[in-house]
Amino acid sequence: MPAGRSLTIARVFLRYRLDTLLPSAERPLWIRLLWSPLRLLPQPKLSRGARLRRALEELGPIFVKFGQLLSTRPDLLPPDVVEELNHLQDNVAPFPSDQCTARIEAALEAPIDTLFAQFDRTPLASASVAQVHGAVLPDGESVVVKVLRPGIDKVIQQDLRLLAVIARWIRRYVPDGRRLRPVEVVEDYRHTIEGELDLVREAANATELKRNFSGSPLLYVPEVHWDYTRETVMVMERIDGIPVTDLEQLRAQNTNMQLLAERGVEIFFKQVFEHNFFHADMHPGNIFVSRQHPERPKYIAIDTAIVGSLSREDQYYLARNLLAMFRRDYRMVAELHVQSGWVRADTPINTFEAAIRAVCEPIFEKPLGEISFARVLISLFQTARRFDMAVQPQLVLLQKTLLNIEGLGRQLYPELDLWKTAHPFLERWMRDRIHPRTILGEIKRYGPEWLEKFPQLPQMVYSALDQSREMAPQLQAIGSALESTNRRGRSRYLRRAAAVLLAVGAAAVAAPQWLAALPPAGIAMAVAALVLVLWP
Ligand SMILES: Nc1ncnc2c1ncn2[C@@H]1O[C@H](COP(=O)(O)OP(=O)(O)OP(=O)(O)O)[C@@H](O)[C@H]1O
Repeated sequence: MPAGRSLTIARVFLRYRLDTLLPSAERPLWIRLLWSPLRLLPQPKLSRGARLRRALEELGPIFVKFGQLLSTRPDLLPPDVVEELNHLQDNVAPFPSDQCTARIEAALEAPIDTLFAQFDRTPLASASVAQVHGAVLPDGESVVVKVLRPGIDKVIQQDLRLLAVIARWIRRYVPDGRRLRPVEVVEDYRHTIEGELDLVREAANATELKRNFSGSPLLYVPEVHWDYTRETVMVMERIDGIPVTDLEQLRAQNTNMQLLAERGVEIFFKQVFEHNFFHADMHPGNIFVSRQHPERPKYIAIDTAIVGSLSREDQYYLARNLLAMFRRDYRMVAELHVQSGWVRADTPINTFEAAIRAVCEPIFEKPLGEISFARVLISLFQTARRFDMAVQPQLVLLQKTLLNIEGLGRQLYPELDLWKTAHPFLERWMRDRIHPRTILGEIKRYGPEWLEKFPQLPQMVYSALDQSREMAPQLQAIGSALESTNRRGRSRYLRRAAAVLLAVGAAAVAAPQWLAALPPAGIAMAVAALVLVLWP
């Protein structure tokens, strides 16, 4: 770990007393001793969330972006901290225009004057990873040029290494640190930010999203100019939309706000279930509304660096889970989690079902229009994590996107009832899955592969049978080994039980008053505990 950077982090950590943010349940003695002098340090008069926000801002853009990602994880952090992280400012000074043009010329191998009829040296926007300039192509088309910051990949790799070390420390040395899943969160961040370092990938995502919505009244995606696109430079059509957060402008042109909010939800479900390809960075800065047809408003999406998709099984289980949840069929929800493999097969269904009910019932007490859909999903995953559900990156992305969409929708139209839009969509999707047309589509899609494999089928069956015959002795050996382990295990338990009973007996003989002082209920409980501990 680079020493200078580590010292900076330590200084900021101490200045904002971030030690007080870590869960303070039983810390090992040596950590308590080591940290005790920290109590002498003054604590800034700021809330815990504000201290974390200031510290991240001081540590620079990569940490700011990390904080922004944390703000989309209300399943891990308390609400006051999430609220404060929502205000993180990604204010980064633009890099000099000479450097910018040099980078464009190097990537596109031509002088800037021949590439563009006009190039605005002052950027339209400047963020931590890239900056965006306006330009005009030789044929007169208005475009924007996105350029990666020079040397940004090195900075990111260095800061990612630091974050990974900090995450491992938290997991190892902070009690309850495991629950925060720091290592997974940093891995998630690595995935996100690395996706932003290759503009060809971003351009490919934009092209796919555009194809998926071609001819649709719901969403427009600007056209990529592939001739002008490389890993560090990307050129695309310039759009002229209203930022979705500019409610005043939207109202001024009489936008149908209810339809706009509902269309946001529709776009989300279409992407997740129909296209299986969703824009996963739907923060308001990346969404605009077309100025045309405000009575039938259409979205415009930019910044397609981060996208997500689900496996066919995940799609299916997610749809069924949502339907079962809103039907309050918690048994089904619990069973679906096991069937999908999200939680282990030996999860006690009854206990799991009761836990889900305890979390969901208070939420469903409210009228449907007031229920936060994203919250329901987050609470569900939170509960499932208590039952050892591993973090599924694709579901985390989905949960974050849904949170953004819902937040945005409610800002546009506070009475938005997400379920009203989502429910028919999911029901239709479930029905369509078994529709002959869909099955025919599947056959068409995978048919050639099956036909290809078909002549090998008899040989495959024969090999499988042959292999199982060859493996018979090994399987038998494993069986007997298990049997003898069981026997050994049983005798070990019996020996342990005898030792404990002997010890208790000896204590009773040596100090009978001790035994007499125990109330009968206490004795019964001790015996029950003993049985439980010793039960093989
Ligand atoms: N096609 C476009 N037409 C018009 N303006 C654009 C276009 N693409 C980007 N911009 C402007 O540039 C800003 C930054 O673009 P973009 O979000 O793609 O960059 P970024 O570096 O990924 O930013 P961030 O990381 O903050 O999301 C946008 O908010 C928008 O104002």
